Amino acid sequence: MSPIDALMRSVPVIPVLVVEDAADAVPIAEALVSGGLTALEVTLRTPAALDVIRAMSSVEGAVVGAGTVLNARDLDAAIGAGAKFIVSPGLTAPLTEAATASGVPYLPGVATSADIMRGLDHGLERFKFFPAEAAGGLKALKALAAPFHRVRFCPTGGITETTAPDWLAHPSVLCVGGSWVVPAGKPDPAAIRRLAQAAARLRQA
Ligand SMILES: O=C(O)C(=O)C[C@H](O)[C@H](O)COP(=O)(O)O
Repeated sequence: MSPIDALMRSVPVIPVLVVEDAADAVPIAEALVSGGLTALEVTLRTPAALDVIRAMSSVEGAVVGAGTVLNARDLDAAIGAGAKFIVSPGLTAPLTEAATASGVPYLPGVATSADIMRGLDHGLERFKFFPAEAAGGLKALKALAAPFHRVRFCPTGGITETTAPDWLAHPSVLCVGGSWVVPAGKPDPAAIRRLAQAAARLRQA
């Protein structure tokens, strides 16, 4: 199994994290891992993000990656901070070439057939489907999956605890991403652990 497949099959839900304060990193990661979610996507959307990746990487059992990686500069910074996988909202040639050269598991975002075909040209068959709900939801994913039968997805964007099971039931979906597991605001570790446990119990196809 390729490293990106192993990552995508390791958990039904990859929590998408927007952490403002690096002091919250360890309690959030501990709550997620103890709830059963081990692959953690820290978005590079806050000034604290690289410190958050470093801090979360010290939590036993956590596999910490970076999200919102937009270019090769972000990629280098994320890998330098210890990111073990890379997620991007889109797919560009420069980022894809840099990510492939780095060897780090890489999940670029696609929303159209043309995006997927550019990914295939680079030898990729695993993608984030983003923004999943806004780009047409499960109906759109089913239509895209038909001509690209070897491709597998991690739909992300607008997915909730309630809708995740429908996505996960589709054979082209290995996992989903979502921010619902860690609500915005001051983190409540007990609540995060409960949300993580519920997410970790969801069935993967
Ligand atoms: O930051 C990135 O790299 C993104 O591509 C966006 C996130 O994956 C989505 O914003 C998560 O979506 P929600 O679960 O609806 O909050």
